[in-house]
Amino acid sequence: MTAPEQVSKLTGQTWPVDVAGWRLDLPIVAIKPDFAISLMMVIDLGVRFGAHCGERLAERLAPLKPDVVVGAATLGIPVAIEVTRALGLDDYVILQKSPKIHLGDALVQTIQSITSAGEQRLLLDRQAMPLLEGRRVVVVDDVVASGGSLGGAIALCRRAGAEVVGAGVILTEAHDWEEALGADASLIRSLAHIPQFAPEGGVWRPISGT
Ligand SMILES: Nc1ncnc2[nH]cnc12
Repeated sequence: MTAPEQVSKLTGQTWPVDVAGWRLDLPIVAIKPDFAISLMMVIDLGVRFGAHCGERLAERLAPLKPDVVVGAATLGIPVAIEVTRALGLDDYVILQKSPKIHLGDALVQTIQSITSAGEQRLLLDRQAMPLLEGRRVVVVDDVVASGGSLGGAIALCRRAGAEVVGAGVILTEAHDWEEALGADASLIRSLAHIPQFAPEGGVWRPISGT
């Protein structure tokens, strides 16, 4: 089988970000000829970084008195585990993106994402619904950019009867998510912000206002 064409390009540039006291130099990756993001792959940054993010997010989310943490696959999974652990909770709920064998009867929400092409779906296992119904839920993810994934996760939790009391992300990226989430933008707690980038004079520079 032929591999799909690689559309994203490493630019050789990095962007420094202070994630609640943990410095990262993120690679700037062009996802279109005139548009780049600084990519944070939380699964490539080690368990100590994951624990740091979980602890710092838990500090920000604990005052909301959550009963359970919900994370969206794929990169929300380590965040959900670490935030759950740091909050002293046990159960967490993962919203899947691909239909696993046991998810024939899932609650489904359609979403858009900027790092994965086209339309995607979030699926909630109906067997996990009792963990959400009538409970105080925080939704977590690695990055909020368009707000599509997080907004879909919040909507799915509400359809399952949850009270969404907060949302935690390691990074906010640009500001599109504010409009996409509307009033729910105020739920977001984050550890740092990253801009998006456009080419200017042969180098990638932050887009003003992002
Ligand atoms: N900068 C980023 N790093 C990782 N995942 C992302 N999803 C959207 N923006 C992202």
